Amino acid sequence: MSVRSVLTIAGSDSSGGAGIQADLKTFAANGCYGTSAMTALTAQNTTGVQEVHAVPPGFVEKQIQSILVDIETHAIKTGMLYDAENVRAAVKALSGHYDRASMPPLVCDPVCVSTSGHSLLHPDAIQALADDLFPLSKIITPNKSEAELLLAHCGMALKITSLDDMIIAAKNLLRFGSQAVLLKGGHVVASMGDIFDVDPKSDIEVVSHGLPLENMEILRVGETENLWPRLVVDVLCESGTEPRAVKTTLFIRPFIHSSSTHGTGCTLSAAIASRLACKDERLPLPQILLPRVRVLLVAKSNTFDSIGRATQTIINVLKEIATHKSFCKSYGITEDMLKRTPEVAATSAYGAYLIDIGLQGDTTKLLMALLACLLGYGEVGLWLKKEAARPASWVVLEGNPYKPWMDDYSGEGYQGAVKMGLELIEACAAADPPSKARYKEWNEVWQRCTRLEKGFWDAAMAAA
Ligand SMILES: Cc1ncc(COP(=O)(O)O)c(N)n1
Repeated sequence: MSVRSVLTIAGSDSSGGAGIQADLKTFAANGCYGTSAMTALTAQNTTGVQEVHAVPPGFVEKQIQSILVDIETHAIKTGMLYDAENVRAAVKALSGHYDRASMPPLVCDPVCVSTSGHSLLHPDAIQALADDLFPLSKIITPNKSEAELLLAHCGMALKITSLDDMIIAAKNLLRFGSQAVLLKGGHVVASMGDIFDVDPKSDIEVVSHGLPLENMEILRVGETENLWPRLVVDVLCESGTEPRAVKTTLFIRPFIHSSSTHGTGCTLSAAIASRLACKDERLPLPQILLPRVRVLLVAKSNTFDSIGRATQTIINVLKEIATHKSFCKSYGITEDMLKRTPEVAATSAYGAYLIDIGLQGDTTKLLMALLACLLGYGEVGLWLKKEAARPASWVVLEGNPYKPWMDDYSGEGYQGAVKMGLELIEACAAADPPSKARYKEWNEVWQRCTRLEKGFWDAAMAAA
């Protein structure tokens, strides 16, 4: 996958903890390339905002245009927009470049007031946010005071003091037209008692980070019923396909007492934008990994002949992936489902080991690691073919959905590749006969890969 780009349209924080600076660091930490359009300069530090210098709206628009015409952008986040004119300039630049359907996911953090209490948004900008920006947004991420301000703007006077209030507020904020609302906790005191009070029939899902949901009793800090530790609960409301269907998820975590909260909101929304930028594009490891490991093999080759052979194996793997996708399709598994399926731990372990061996430098060792897979499939293919040929065999080929799979691995093409792999490793070993110690190393790689390969097959069996 090419590096994913994320654009932040936000203010600069001279102290580096919030705003554009926090966003760019968060994009980088999430493996994304960050671009930025600045809406305002702030002179601020962790104690407060000393001065704000707005960027002219025409220049906000220009910065966004310059980025979008040149750099493919996979997600966008907005932070401090400062005033109505800058909100409109951002919307104009985005709508001028994308139509509704082609716009990458937009995360809108409606920054209104800094943690230190300084206003970062002119009051007249709220109307522009609500009218022009929220409807374009995949998600808006207000905190308690921003949510109260936004709701007051549409005539709903709600002081958010409990988890119930948060859920009501988040649902109502969906009225502004974003696809989802994440109302951030932290400022609202909540505890496990509140989570227990959630009606199990209410369709509200609870997702816990680092808390054993099934064994909450161990968290109780005192004998009395209500002595639970404080929690942070973030409330996510997503509008459904049906007009009235709203999905609500509560993300719960233990509260961390800290004064280092400057920029936490910017960081969270930038992290969400980064993950959205990568969503659906990160192929499951096995699909992407084999070609990548084999590219390492090409890189280690030092003759035209060996470069050609290693390149051919990449083409073979790509063909194999295409065949597997079409098998999956015939079993009713779409490409989209494949992309969304998280890899099992056995696959991650195998993949990480292959990449590691590939980076270590020894071509024969890498070949050895790859052969465990190549030969394993070849052996299984031949074995199943032999079993199927026996009278009244347990392997019935007729009508078997895996017949094309078995034919493939026992067939001439794949068996030819197995033969080539074996010849290649023999040739490598003959050209550079290993010392006893090196031979032992190869042997260990082979055994380890075989074990990892078995783990990978067992994981499939366990899921079946
Ligand atoms: C430029 C800029 N953007 C956003 C924030 C909000 O961050 P926080 O609420 O953590 O002060 C900030 N202080 N400065």
